[in-house]
Amino acid sequence: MSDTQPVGAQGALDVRIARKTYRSGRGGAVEAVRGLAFSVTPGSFATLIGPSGCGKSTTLRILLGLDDDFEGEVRLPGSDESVGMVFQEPRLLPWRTVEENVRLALPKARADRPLDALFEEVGLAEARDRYPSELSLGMERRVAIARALAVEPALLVLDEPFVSLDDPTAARLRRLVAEAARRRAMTVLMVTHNIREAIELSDQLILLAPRPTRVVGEVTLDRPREARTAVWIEAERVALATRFPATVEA
Ligand SMILES: Nc1ncnc2c1ncn2[C@@H]1O[C@H](COP(=O)(O)OP(=O)(O)OP(=O)(O)O)[C@@H](O)[C@H]1O
Repeated sequence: MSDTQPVGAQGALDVRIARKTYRSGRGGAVEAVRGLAFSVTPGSFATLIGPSGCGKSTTLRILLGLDDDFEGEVRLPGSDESVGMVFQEPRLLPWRTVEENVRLALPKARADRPLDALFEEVGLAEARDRYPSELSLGMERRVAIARALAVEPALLVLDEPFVSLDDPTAARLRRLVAEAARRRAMTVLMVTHNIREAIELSDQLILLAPRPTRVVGEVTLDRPREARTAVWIEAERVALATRFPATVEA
């Protein structure tokens, strides 16, 4: 029972969406989700993988509380306020500096808290006073990651956080996120189309069916991250494509 948990204790992320239907203006309906259920162990890194248009964004919107028109129940690891979100696009305010963009995410009572260690961690110590127009794409993503971590989230949600970056930049940011997750007790839920990056980063893979989406399989990866070589990742990918052909491209 949540009211017997000590303050700050984390529960599992628990998502049960019996049904989510979009209604169109002319009485038509699109069933986006039917019978989707999964749990993520506190402190672990889980990734949702599914074909294009299956209902991943819909699921994220529901668990972030942006859509309450669904049948089902969602339990977050902490309070509703302790969620950090990294979107596909960094969504920075162009007229605010890097530091101001990050501080905007903080609750009023903690708006002045020191962020030196965080800016150091994400590699932005020298860029705090710059404006978004003065940043590379990779640095903009670092700001978005810092903004999500600044609230010290119990749950970090990552929606395709490394798309449209060049390979070396994406690889550096994946290492940054993996390291940030390792240092914290937070639970991470990522959505990605990139099966290799999912295998590289995750403790738990949650594979989704085409629309209306539901979970078709879950895979636990317990190999230490530093031992996840390109060869091993590719072998895992091929095995998953064989087991889940509707979800993972061959
Ligand atoms: N507001 C809406 N009204 C009607 N249908 C919608 C609405 N939003 C999404 N849909 C439909 O619901 C289904 C799931 O959409 P959703 O965006 O959740 O998929 P997704 O898995 O995130 O897609 P992608 O991988 O392309 O980002 C799609 O068929 C989509 O067209």
